[in-house]
Amino acid sequence: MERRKVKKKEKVKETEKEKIREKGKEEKLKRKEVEQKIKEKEKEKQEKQERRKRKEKEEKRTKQGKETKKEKEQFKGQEEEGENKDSTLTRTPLEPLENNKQILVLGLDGAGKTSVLHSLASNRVQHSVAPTQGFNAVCINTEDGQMEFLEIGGSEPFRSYSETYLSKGLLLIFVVDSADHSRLPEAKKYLHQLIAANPILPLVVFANKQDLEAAYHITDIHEALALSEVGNDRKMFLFGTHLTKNGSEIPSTMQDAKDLIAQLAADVQ
Ligand SMILES: Nc1nc2c(ncn2[C@@H]2O[C@H](COP(=O)(O)OP(=O)(O)OP(=O)(O)O)[C@@H](O)[C@H]2O)c(=O)[nH]1
Ligand SMILES: [Mg+2]
Repeated sequence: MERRKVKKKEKVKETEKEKIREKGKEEKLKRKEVEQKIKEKEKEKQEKQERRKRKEKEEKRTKQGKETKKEKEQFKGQEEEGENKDSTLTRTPLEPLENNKQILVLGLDGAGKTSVLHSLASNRVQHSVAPTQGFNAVCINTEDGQMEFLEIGGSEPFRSYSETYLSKGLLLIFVVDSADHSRLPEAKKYLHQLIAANPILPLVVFANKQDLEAAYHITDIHEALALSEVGNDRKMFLFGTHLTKNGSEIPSTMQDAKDLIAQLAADVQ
């Protein structure tokens, strides 16, 4: 009787042990499954990260490509100016200098912007021999320091850059070919677009090429460009200018204009 009881007890123990072993196996399996799932998730996460990195790299490359193209276009302009030996004082800035606000020199192509700028820089008449392909930056020394001028080529593709620079400009110099009657309406339209984009920027207009027989007098230029509509809140000046023989001293009106620009720039800064 006793022995049967002991045997029964042992059997129960054995069954319990087996159950525990089974349970252990099940838990081991479950653990493995969980571990497997964690591994899979980590793999997925890594793949996602790699995909993101690849995408970021690609975007960076595309952006750099675009910028390089833009820079190349600008530098192409600079090189062409250089080839024409007109670039001793020129640079091609991608951004305005941080502490030096720029004096913008704008106007239609062929108006004489580069010629005026280089002549103002050297005080000698210096005719430009090639259109500006992009930007042309010129530093001019004055008694009180330096003025940084930025010409933007007047050809159609470059004009669109002007508005970006207007907000950072110190003054606006607008050069117009006084003898090019047929393009005066276009010049007027461009000028009024520019001044509409910045309502306070002081304006200096150069009615250039006054030496040409066909040139309009400054009073006619005033009318043709509708300068009376420029507004009372803005300082506005109009000079009749001309550049004749290369190497000769700049005319007194150009010198006066230079002094006034230096004064205006000092007042605004
Ligand atoms: N007769 C005469 N010709 C001038 C005068 N100023 C400039 N020119 C000539 O006009 C032409 C165009 O001059 P640029 O200085 O290149 O004109 P720009 O406004 O810089 O033109 P883009 O760079 O194309 O916007 C050149 O052949 C100059 O020699 C001037 O006062 N009188
Ligand atoms: Mg030019």
